[in-house]
Amino acid sequence: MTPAARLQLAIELLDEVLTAARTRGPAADVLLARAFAARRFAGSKDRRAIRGLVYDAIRLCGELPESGRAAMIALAAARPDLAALFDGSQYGPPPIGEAERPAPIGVAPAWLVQALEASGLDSTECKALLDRAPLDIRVNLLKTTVEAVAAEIQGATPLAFVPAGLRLDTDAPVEGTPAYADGRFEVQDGGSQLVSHLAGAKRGMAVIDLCAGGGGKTLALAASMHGQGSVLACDIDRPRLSRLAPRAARAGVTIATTKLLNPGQEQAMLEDWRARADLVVIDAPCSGTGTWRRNPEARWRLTPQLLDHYVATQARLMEVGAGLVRPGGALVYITCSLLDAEGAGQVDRFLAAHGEWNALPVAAAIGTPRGKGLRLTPHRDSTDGFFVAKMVRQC
Ligand SMILES: C[S@@+](CC[C@H](N)C(=O)[O-])C[C@H]1O[C@@H](n2cnc3c(N)ncnc32)[C@H](O)[C@@H]1O
Repeated sequence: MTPAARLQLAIELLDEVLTAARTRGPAADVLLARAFAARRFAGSKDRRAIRGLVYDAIRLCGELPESGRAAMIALAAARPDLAALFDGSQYGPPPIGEAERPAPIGVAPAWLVQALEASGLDSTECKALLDRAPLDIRVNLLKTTVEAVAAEIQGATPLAFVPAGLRLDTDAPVEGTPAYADGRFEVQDGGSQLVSHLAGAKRGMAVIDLCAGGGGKTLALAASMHGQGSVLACDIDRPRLSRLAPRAARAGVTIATTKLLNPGQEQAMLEDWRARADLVVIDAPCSGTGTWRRNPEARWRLTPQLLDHYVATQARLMEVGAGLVRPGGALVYITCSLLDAEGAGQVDRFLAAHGEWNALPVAAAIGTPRGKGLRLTPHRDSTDGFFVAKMVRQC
């Protein structure tokens, strides 16, 4: 494909991404994968270039742009090489008209920027939410050592703040490597590894991972437990939860079982576990403001109503999770959001309503205290954004 043809296709795909964001359709990476599968004429270099253009334009526009072309014109404003490709050539985009306006650039929709600032993030922190994320892996200590995997993967540097993390100097997919096929590592952001580690799961514990999704943290918890004890991985999303069993098999994790929950019936469906777990981890559904580096279009999909819905669900899941913890046991609350309403605020509200619970200090080599918990941010900590708090039940 010519550079101009790549640009035109990027504009068309961006239009699909915008429509999906408006209509709650598929995520950008799903749309791109589908689009490339249907356009075999786009080779791997074309795909890489087009993907780069689409994501650069998504990152640049804080508000949902009116069209893919307006977003790409905004990107071209700072890139003369790109502007020159609006040349009207065959398969390329028509020249930019005098009346055409670029989409406004910015970090996020205004209401969200305000909410982030009110949660203590300055403009540098906010901008860094849209940086490119590094590729981190968690070495599976159930099967191997950090040194062995580091020796096998070129350009892997240990992450000092977690026991089994490596940062790779590439963003090339690593899922095709023999070490991955053997379950010797998982792809997992360093921040996600750290909050899993801070949960403090130990050998022999009975642990409930209440919002396990595809099991990223379940597997990390099982590794912390040296494969001894039990982890009950719950979720309401069947397709996500079904990804856990094959991952666990590959990782040699034998202590995890899954339980599919019905929304609103979590408490009744977990009645057998009432006041029995040593540790309940709630990696709660949230706005994902801390993961915009990987899903920058997520900021166009969030609305104040959706945020309220997340906040209400988180509060309800904390009640459900707390009921499962034995006296003396712990509740760990995690979100990949940097909004206080979903982090420090939730914990304050919970503790104010439950005198029998206390917050424990959460200390790590990175992160900043926030309320009764710890916050990780892309700018300060070079991880995805997270909030984590640990609470212990006195009686
Ligand atoms: C942040 S994601 C979990 C990610 C996962 N722990 C990991 O490390 O890969 C939040 C999860 O909460 C789940 N969820 C949403 N509502 C829930 C509910 N009422 N009960 C249990 N899980 C719920 C979602 O389906 C989603 O998988």
